[in-house]
Amino acid sequence: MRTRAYQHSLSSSTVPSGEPLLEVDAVSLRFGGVQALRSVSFTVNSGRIHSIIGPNGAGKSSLLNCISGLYRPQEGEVRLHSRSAEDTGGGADRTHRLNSLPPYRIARLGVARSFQNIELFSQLTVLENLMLGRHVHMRHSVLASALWFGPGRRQEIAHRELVEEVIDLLQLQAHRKQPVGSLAYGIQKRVELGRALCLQPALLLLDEPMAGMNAEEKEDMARYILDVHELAGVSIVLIEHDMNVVMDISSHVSVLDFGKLIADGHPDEVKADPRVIEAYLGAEDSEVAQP
Ligand SMILES: Nc1ncnc2c1ncn2[C@@H]1O[C@H](COP(=O)(O)OP(=O)(O)OP(=O)(O)O)[C@@H](O)[C@H]1O
Repeated sequence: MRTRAYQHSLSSSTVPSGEPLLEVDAVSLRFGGVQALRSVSFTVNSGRIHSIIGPNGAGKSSLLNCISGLYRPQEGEVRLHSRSAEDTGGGADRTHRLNSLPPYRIARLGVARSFQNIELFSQLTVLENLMLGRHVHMRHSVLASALWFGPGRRQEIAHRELVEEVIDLLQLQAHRKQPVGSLAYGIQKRVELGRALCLQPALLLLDEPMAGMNAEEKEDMARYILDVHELAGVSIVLIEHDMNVVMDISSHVSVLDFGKLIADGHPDEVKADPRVIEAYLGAEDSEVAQP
């Protein structure tokens, strides 16, 4: 049960809903002889769940890595948009060229991500892992926080308030003090989602958040992703293999095949696209995707 009125905005995007937030523009990426991405272009609009699908090895994780700065594309540009406070009425936006920035600068701009494999500190509690998710926003030293005086103390209290809101949104109250390593897999994935959310993202990148889950855990996770989107207003780029989940919760779907974008649009258009059916869904699986 959710118990609190939320005081903090968990989304830091200043771009009005429906306007371009992220542009992937003619991005190409090679690893030696392997062409992972071939001039991929699409736009993620603010306030959307934008899914990227495609067969194994299609380039989905590589694309996410180009957005978060782990990989540098050889060609093309990735642009993130924001508005300054006085511009939110519709003025000129600010454009950040992510492909020329290191990962920590991209994180500071509000691009948060979760990984395919759980990347949490298993000995630390849920609360401690989530507090670590606040690190990019911490201005005072760990020493000042640890000694619990002055600005360090005030900072800790403010961060703790936000973390408690994330705990409430993702219904992690019962696990707050438990070491992450002792929790069921589905709950650990939820903590990972929480840690990315603690960054107050402008854009949340989720790399197969439901991988390895049973049907019930998947349904729960889909619900939490929808809550993050609908209640907290966070824009999401989602990589997911489960077609039913993707078609149910996405506002927009981009399809990759052998590093090439072969379809891009509303889920209904995409699942009816013959190139998608041929390349990805296959004749028999396409029945699954029908409404
Ligand atoms: N660091 C790397 N070094 C060399 N090749 C890589 C590297 N990362 C990805 N690749 C190659 O790039 C191609 C795309 O891989 P990528 O992991 O992006 O695909 P994917 O769509 O995410 O696949 P999956 O659904 O299996 O996770 C593959 O041929 C892969 O082997």
